[in-house]
Amino acid sequence: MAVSGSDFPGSLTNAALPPPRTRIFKIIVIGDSGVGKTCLTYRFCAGRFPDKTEATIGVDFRERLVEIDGEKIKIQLWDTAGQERFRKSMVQHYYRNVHAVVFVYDLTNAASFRSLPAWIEECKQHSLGTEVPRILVGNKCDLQDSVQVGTDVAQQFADSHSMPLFETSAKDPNSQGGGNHRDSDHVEAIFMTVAHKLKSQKPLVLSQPPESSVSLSMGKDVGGDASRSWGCGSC
Ligand SMILES: Nc1nc2c(ncn2[C@@H]2O[C@H](COP(=O)(O)OP(=O)(O)OP(=O)(O)O)[C@@H](O)[C@H]2O)c(=O)[nH]1
Repeated sequence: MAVSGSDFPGSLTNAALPPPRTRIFKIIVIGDSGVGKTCLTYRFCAGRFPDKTEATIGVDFRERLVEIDGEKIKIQLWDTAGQERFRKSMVQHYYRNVHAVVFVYDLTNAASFRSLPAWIEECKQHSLGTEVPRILVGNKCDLQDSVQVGTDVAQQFADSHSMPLFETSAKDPNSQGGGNHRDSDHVEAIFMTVAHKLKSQKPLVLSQPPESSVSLSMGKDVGGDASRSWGCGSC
């Protein structure tokens, strides 16, 4: 006798199948203190410039669900502390299972640009080499009168490290930088570009709580449902 799906409780009808799991792309955002990492990640996840920010302690974690080619994907942005004293106890944790790296400098602050090789080196030391998609973001291009890092020199640096360059502003994401990527909303385009690239590579990591094995305590938050903030308990 044939057994239909509905007659047989153990069978896998469509209704019985678990809902498809959402893939998560973990993207870490690194660079000197004050370059605007918090503002960029907040802009992408909460859709606006934060009213105020404080120095990140440990790492702040924000995420946003997007749909790419019909698939729902969670983009998880790890906004890392730029200040060394707020980083050291957390560094090993946020370099784990990273899918992409966004290096940020402040194009009104030449020192933040000169620090980039050290940030790239830190990634290398945590086994994140050129096989992991990386992009370079020059932030604060709304402050045109204060620019210290020209597009040419930034582009040369990006080319020499095989990274695309974006110049943008977390404050006014429609302002046009001199970089080679122009869009009506740069911040949106930057993170969506990374997500498209990752989707085309089909990484295998599936939905899971962020670093659930790591003991983290709630820290400061700049607000918004899309934003969660974590600091190291010992900081
Ligand atoms: N004009 C302008 N100011 C910005 C922009 N992005 C950030 N800022 C300002 O720069 C300062 C530092 O921004 P944050 O986002 O906190 O910098 P951060 O890189 O997260 O700093 P740490 O947490 O210390 O690593 C704040 O006063 C922001 O308001 C921007 O695009 N344009």
